[in-house]
Amino acid sequence: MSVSFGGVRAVDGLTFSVQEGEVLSVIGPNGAGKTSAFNCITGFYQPASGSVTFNGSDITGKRPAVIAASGIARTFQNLRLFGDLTVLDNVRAGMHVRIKQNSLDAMLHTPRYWRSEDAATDEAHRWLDFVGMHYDRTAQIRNLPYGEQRRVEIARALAREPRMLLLDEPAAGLNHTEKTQLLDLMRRIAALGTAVVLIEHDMGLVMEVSERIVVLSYGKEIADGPPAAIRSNPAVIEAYLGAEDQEAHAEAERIAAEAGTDGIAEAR
Ligand SMILES: Nc1ncnc2c1ncn2[C@@H]1O[C@H](COP(=O)(O)OP(=O)(O)OP(=O)(O)O)[C@@H](O)[C@H]1O
Repeated sequence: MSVSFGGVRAVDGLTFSVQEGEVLSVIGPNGAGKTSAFNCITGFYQPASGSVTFNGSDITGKRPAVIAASGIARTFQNLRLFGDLTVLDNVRAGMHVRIKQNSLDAMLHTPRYWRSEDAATDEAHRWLDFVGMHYDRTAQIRNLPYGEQRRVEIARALAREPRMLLLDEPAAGLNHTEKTQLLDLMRRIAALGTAVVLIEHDMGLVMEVSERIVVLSYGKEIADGPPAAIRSNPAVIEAYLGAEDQEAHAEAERIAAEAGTDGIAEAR
């Protein structure tokens, strides 16, 4: 796919596929086009060219709600939770695209309505257990520590029972322990048979959890392969070194250090 904003080619010929139960990461320096690619897959942007096929169907250009209902869930770089709602209600909100209630039952609050509400609450608790969220679940989400809010966002996405989950920088702002728990969580999500596609700047996490990594630089795909091949790929290190921000340089050092090669010197 390709994505353009005016004259800027944010994504320029990206191709990848991901299988059930696989963890695939999309990495690249800031502005490389990673989030734009996610936005195209989930229907928030229209690709300038190319297509997205999911589970055998062409979903290119479909509305976000239609794509979500087809089995793709995502989290956002900046959390998009309902701050005034409780933890439980945030997760239940994720389920309502799946659970169809009869509007008459809902209006009259019939026994059938309460049974389905109780089932949704039980399920929300199960997903919160799954992501390891053990705070007060009746608290307003805005009063929770940041790391816990991130867990709830993932629980809400999982409550849709997606076949593919897109995570946009889920480790941002997390401490070391929380990152370790996130790593374990992503593996458990993949073990459910869900395809996990991850955008992440934490190279340690990316190298550890991914079966495959796609690298973008200025919108172009410059590499696609298993972590070992990506670590020792001079073009990848060069892309990070070529970026203007210091953070990207630190990431280049990290990739090279993990590879145990002299990749940085080679790229320079
Ligand atoms: N809505 C938009 N309108 C115009 N330009 C945009 C828009 N969204 C992204 N861009 C531009 O497209 C390019 C790719 O941005 P994108 O956010 O996809 O990169 P990214 O790899 O996700 O970056 P980061 O790691 O910083 O999140 C950048 O040049 C950005 O300025």
